[in-house]
Amino acid sequence: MTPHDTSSLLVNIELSRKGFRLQVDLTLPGQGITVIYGVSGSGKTSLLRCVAGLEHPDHAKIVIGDEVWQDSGKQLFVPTHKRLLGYVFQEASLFEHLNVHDNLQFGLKRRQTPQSSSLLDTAITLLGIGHLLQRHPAGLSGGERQRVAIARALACGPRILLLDEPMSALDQARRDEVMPWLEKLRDQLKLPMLYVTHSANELQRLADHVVALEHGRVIASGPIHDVLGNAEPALIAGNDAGSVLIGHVASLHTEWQMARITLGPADFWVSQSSLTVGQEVRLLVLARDVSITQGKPEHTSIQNHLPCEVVSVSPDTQPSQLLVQLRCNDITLTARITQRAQAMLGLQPGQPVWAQVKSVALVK
Ligand SMILES: Nc1ncnc2c1ncn2[C@@H]1O[C@H](COP(=O)(O)OP(=O)(O)OP(=O)(O)O)[C@@H](O)[C@H]1O
Repeated sequence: MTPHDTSSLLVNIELSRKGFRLQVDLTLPGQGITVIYGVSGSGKTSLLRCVAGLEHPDHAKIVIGDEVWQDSGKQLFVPTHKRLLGYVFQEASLFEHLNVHDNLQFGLKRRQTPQSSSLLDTAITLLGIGHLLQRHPAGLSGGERQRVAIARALACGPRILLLDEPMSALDQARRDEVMPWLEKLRDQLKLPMLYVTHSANELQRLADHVVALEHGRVIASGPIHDVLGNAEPALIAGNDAGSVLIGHVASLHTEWQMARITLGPADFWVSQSSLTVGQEVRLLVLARDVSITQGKPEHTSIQNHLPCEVVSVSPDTQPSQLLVQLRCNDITLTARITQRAQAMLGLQPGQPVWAQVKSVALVK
């Protein structure tokens, strides 16, 4: 959708406020979703606002592909209205007196180019909102409003899309409805997106790349499958703890409605109905679905077993639980076990064990 060069993004910012300092120096991929992840107050929105030119940091260098938006060393500051970006907020700020079509057109007024109408058509198709064009915002669900807001942000042909917790105002059913559209954007657009969230599920499902912030500092940055496996302590604890793994469909078994996914050293079996052999897939293995045995599991209904080595044992958010990081070649899994199980197994770093994976979710 974009003809621009956005081979990579450089985001170098130092922003000081009373009691808060944001300090980041990042080189990010020029396409796909980079999730900015962290608890409330860690600086996620401030980072997005700096990229948009809505803040005046003490120091900043922001380069989007071949375009320098800010370089305080050279006194260069491109104002927000000249930065070709799309910004999606928590709540879609649509004009209630205009229908969807006119809301989309209004967004284009300032940035009319010869390509505008085809960009708008593409955005309408991508977000599946063609049938909503004559409706007014009051007649849309929260999820539909957000899809319109995203289409409006895309219609100007931005070099980058900034999304600030776009699903946080939606209930779970609406989030489930919007999620596939966001996955589609990620997979079809050659456009970098910075996506702010504190939701572990959105991180696991949407991120290609992760930047984890804590007190304004980057505590982890890298591809999702690296960061969710290697952060110490685990970036996500509690019920949502888990690994994201990238594999390929090795074979389909229609008699069982299952597919065998290969990840190099290991195979996983997943329930499936619409995969093709060779396809790349993203698997989410939640720590609560991984158990540990000292010998090779036999006579078990669980289909996925792999030999691993214990990397670390660390506390979880619940005092009765522990998180055990396991490695099998370059695959990292996390198992969530009870303190009582650890007292019986006495797991130590370096110890060989078997991981049993009860359930694997396909998230792509
Ligand atoms: N306009 C402002 N003036 C002064 N301080 C601010 C302003 N906006 C944010 N802050 C402070 O800067 C810090 C980072 O805020 P920021 O909104 O970037 O965090 P966040 O991670 O996006 O949080 P949330 O998830 O709650 O939106 C916080 O301590 C916040 O109180």
